[in-house]
Amino acid sequence: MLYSTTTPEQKRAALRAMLASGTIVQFPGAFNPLSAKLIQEKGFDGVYISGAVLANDLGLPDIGLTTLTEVATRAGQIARMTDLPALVDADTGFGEPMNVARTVQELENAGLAGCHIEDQFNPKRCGHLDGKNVVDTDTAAKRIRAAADARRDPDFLIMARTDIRAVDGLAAAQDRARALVDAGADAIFPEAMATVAEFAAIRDAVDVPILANMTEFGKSDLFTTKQLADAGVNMVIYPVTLLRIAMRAAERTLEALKAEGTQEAEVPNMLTRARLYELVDYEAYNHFDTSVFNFQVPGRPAQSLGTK
Ligand SMILES: C[C@](O)(C(=O)O)[C@H](CC(=O)O)C(=O)O
Ligand SMILES: [Mg+2]
Repeated sequence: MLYSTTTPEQKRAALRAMLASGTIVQFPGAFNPLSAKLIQEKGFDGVYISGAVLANDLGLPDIGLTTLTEVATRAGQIARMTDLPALVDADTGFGEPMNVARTVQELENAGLAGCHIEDQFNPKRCGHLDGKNVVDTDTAAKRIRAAADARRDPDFLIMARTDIRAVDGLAAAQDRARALVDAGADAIFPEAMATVAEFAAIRDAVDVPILANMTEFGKSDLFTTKQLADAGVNMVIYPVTLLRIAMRAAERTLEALKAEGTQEAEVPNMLTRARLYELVDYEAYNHFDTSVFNFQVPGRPAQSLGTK
């Protein structure tokens, strides 16, 4: 009921423990707070909050148009609805090292368990597109150093993302990953790896946990958790998966509604009223006030959600 009672500190400690466990963890991307509840219910380890989804949700492309305030606010709304740790995409950190420091403190305040900061030039773009540019190693390291120094909770995870693989190749990605760990990164996100062997090469280069981005329609095939675990990957994200599937379902339903004049054919594909109420824990609110939970679903007894 209401928000998670697990504190941000507990979630950060849990994230640290799962990354140290040696078992690969899966973080699907939540496109809103309700989907974060679904991710938890289905037994996942954590919630990812994608910069691309945040931007696309606002109708914008993922090119660094969103602001720190927008990202911290939305990420906080998502993080507070789940007991799971949430990792947020902080793009390039929203500015110079001083801005990166403020970003980290705002994300801590918003209850996140960690964030990743990338080494792209501004304006940044999706890591799986061509034509990316990265900053030099010194500039990238300063961003990470500023982030690591700014956190007040030592368990807040600073993950460094490097996009250099697509620009200068795998050896450069290994060097960059080492430099970012030296600058204080707790974990590495090597973006746009082409093969499982490339993840293994990053694993060989650093001792910290590494993340695999299993985004669809990108540069990487969709490797299984088993394949990734065998390559030494610790965490996998599926950043845009739920948004893509939900938006495709919305598109299909609008097409049907337009063509047939009714949504009837799509009703079996919908989350039922009862299931939706279950997800928002409607019944529990009765604890405060019985009059809140006195509705009746037609054909069912009062105060019963039934199964439909
Ligand atoms: C992980 C990512 O940074 C995101 O914002 O979710 C994107 C995902 C995508 O665009 O598919 C990325 O740059 O890979
Ligand atoms: Mg992103």
